Amino acid sequence: MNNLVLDETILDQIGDALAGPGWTVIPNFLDTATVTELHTLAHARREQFNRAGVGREAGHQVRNDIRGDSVLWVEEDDSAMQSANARMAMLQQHLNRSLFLGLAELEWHFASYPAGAFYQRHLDQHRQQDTRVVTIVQYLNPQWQESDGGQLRIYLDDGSQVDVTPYGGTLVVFMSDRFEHEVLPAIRERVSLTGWYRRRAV
Ligand SMILES: O=C(O)CCC(=O)C(=O)O
Ligand SMILES: [Fe+2]
Repeated sequence: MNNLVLDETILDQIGDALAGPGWTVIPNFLDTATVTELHTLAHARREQFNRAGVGREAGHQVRNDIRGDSVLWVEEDDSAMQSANARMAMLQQHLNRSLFLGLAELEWHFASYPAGAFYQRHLDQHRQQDTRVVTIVQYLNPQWQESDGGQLRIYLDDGSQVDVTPYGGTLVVFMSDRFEHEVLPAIRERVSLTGWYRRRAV
């Protein structure tokens, strides 16, 4: 996927899903070459990752019992992330045009969960002040097997749950304020790009 154009059908599929059930999973959203490229990039930058925390500002703390990942935020002017940033900008524009979501910006980071790490059940919006509208997760795990674990468990409105295996290239999109979810432990390192389209704070 080195050209920057996202297939209209995929854009429509994501838009329709967000307007309907509020979530979707798209296998092979990224092709193998792109998964490998981004996975290699994440590894090359591993010294720059920081342990992720919970809570905001003064309340921010690292809690292994809640989440065990390390993250590296993606900058807008990161030349190695130009295509990836362009794809996300295209999706943002599509969602604004088709659903009038008023998405003003994207914040996103690489995340690495070492073997055994997890992220307990949570909602991506922290309290009322949070402006996160849509959550996007792209998995960067070449040759992942279901038995490797690391599933994203999404708790749906009807009380059921769905487990998404983090195969390289799979995309998950959901409305940030609607679905609690958790990351189950894996038997090897699990890498992803996770982001949030935000509304401007009022
Ligand atoms: O990596 C995933 O599957 C989800 C990560 C997540 O829930 C988060 O970073 O808030
Ligand atoms: Fe989350």
